[in-house]
Amino acid sequence: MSRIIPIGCDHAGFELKEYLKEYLTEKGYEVKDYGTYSADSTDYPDYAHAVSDFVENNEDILGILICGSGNGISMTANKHQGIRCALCWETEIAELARLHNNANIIALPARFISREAAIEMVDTFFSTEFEGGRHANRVNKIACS
Ligand SMILES: O=C(CO)[C@H](O)[C@H](O)[C@H](O)COP(=O)(O)O
Repeated sequence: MSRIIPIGCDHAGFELKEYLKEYLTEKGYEVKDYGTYSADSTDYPDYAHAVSDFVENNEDILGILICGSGNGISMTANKHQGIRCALCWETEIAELARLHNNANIIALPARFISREAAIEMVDTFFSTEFEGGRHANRVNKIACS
């Protein structure tokens, strides 16, 4: 798994993004911060597209997106052909997103989760491999031609 982590958020996710960035940098990851860079109101698609472009164009990269509910940012990311973005609110969901869905971006709902829960989900997401097997064919069927 890559040590590079692209991360992006809107204003609602700014504080959590800064917290996760510090945590992941301390753990030795190279965090690529695609913004936003303040708590001023802004539009989540701008950051979702930027992170999704990077994940789509680089092999073995997993990314993080954060907004208030996690919905807007994951809806946008999932418009990208090569993205499987999973909205996660508890650790087991984050684990299953990797094991069963081979998700390559985790979307976090900053207004509904604690910092501790976010850390646990991110740790789990980045340390869990896709299980393959029966799930591989299903994941291949997600993409529209
Ligand atoms: O996209 C969202 C909802 O689907 C995010 O939660 C946004 O962060 C939220 O809509 C921002 O709301 P605000 O009232 O402009 O702060």
